[in-house]
Amino acid sequence: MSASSKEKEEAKHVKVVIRTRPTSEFANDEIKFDPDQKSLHIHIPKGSDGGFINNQQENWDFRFDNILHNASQEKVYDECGLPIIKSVMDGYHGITLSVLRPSTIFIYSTGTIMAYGQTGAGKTFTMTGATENYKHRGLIPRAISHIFREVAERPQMACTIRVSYLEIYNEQIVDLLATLPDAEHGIEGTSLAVVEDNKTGETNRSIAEHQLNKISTRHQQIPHILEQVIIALSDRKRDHIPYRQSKLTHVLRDSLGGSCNTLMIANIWGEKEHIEETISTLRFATRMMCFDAVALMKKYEREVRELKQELAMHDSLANRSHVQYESFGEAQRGELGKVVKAYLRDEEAELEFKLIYKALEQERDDLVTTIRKMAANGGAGVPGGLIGDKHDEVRGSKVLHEFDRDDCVGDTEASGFSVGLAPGNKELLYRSNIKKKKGGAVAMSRPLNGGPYHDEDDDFTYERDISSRQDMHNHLPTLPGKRAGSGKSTVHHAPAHHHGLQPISRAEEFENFKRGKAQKCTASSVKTKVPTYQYPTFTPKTPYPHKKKTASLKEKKKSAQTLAATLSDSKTQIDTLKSQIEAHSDVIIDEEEYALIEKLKSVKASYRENVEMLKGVRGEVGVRQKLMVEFEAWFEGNFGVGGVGGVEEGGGASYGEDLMDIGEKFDRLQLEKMSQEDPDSLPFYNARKNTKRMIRVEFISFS
Ligand SMILES: Nc1ncnc2c1ncn2[C@@H]1O[C@H](COP(=O)(O)OP(=O)(O)OP(=O)(O)O)[C@@H](O)[C@H]1O
Repeated sequence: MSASSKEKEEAKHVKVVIRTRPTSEFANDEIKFDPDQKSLHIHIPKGSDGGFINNQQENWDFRFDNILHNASQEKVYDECGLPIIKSVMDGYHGITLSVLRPSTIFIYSTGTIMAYGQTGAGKTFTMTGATENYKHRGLIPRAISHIFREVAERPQMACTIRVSYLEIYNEQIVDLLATLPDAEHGIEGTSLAVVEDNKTGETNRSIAEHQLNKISTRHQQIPHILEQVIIALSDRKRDHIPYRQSKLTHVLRDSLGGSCNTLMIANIWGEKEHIEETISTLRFATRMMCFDAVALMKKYEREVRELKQELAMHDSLANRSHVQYESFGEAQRGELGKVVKAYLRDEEAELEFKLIYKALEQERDDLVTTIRKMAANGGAGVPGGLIGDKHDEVRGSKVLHEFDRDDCVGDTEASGFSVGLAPGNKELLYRSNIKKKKGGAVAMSRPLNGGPYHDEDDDFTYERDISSRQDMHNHLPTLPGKRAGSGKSTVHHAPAHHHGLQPISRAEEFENFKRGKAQKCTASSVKTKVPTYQYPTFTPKTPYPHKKKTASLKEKKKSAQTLAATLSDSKTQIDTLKSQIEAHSDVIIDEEEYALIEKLKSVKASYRENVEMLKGVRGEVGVRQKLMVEFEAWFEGNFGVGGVGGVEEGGGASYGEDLMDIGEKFDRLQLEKMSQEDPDSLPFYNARKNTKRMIRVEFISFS
């Protein structure tokens, strides 16, 4: 091994040097040194001293990098201080921080010497020395003068030398170089706190807190915490190193886990009465030596390599060749960062909401189109979006408020009115299909404005001139009054039709409508193109298959509202948890923070689940509502409002009662009544109703 590689090999671990305090009472019988200055042996015969320490063990053998027995201060510096300072000055353990020009390289170089041992063993003497005699100066003054000598010998280098002198006592760091006198306490020195500065990586981590001075540590402060750090560093299975548990280990973080230009001087007081402490110090020093950062790093690298091979094999067996395990590049890290940030900001969930919102906007636009069609069909007009109060006047007609009348519900006979208005002197064309069902049942739609009726398979066309609204009213079909066996009052409005035929109910019309696709059609004989609709011929197998579904629609509306409320609660919970987690600024996640993170995960999961459910429910509600509105448009356009709802069939609930909530039912009754008593206000009323319907759809969607 070359000198240089030997030097590097030796630099891998924390070096440990034993220094004995000179004493005339040295335990020569118990402590023996090998001539190589590296090994020492301790022998304590059993029972000779009451069996202290360990009455089973008699012999202890130790081996270190160096043993300095009765060594002078000069020798200690030459063998301990000088190599460290030299390597720092040579930049051997340096880290290049930045290169400004090819000729200028900034180097951050570190070296650490620490003293460890029982009280009075000579730590201060080793580090600082005795002030009364220059010859007895310690490592620190010698190192400082060495550094300045080295700098003077390297004129090509620009060196910045910073000195800090700290003492850690009772978990307080004291700046021993602080010169500001403390007026209150009359002492010098400033107490410091350790802070981390990840940006610069420099070791200057101290900030002033308050002033306090401690000149010397006269009490033994065995750093148990330091021991834990060393044990953790030596244990290759340990992930977490408890540096932060004490200020000492925090300050020494780089020295213990870094490039290991670190030397520990273990001071022992070799008198018989201190032999217990001596053995303890030597044990700890041995453990310190076992820590080998480079070997540890190599072991981890080997493990990572092996795991990667194993994964690659697994992936190829599972046909997953695209998986990447190498470190991400700058660009990939940037992209991933964005994804993570987006996830953390819940943009994903927001996006889902945006999609729902878009769908609902579309739905609303469709509704507006449908309403316009209603107006175009001569049905409910849209009075320029005006919504009046009870006494508002719109287009010369008194606007009726829902509560204007107190006789809204009742049995009203044969005086109905349809707002199926057509322009004067225009013709309406109604085209209907009447199909005979097998077995004689008839599924039918029918002409509304009069005209021939026949129950044959052929289509027929009915035409009639309508010159006035009243004329049209006079030709509206008759709707049935109270049906036998229904047990309920029903309102019907259209005058009895001269053909004497019973029109099919609204509920049946709806059933037929929803089962077929409404399509625009015009007949060849149409003089003016007024759109009307034709639904495909269909005979329901069961008389009222819509009942079950309408109940389901109500439930879905309700569950959509419940889900929306739950989501709102979850969002609040997520925000609260996030701010609680952010309040934990520690790098290490404690139990409380971990629990919060877990909770956040689960709330987010249920949030997403509910968003999905809400999308589904709203989709179904939207489809049903859209269908209803389209049917309304179709029905009112063709049959007029006078034919609307409240018609029971076979004792079953009517379309209106099944599909509508209480408010809608009330609207329906109001409309029916108005159509009889104040037909002029119907266009306004219809427009208002439809506007309210749209608002309701939006409310359900976004609440
Ligand atoms: N190698 C030595 N040569 C001469 N005197 C020494 C040596 N080591 C220690 N001493 C003397 O022993 C006494 C105690 O030493 P020192 O103060 O350095 O111990 P310490 O380990 O720093 O103790 P504490 O932890 O209590 O501060 C001092 O008077 C010191 O001068």
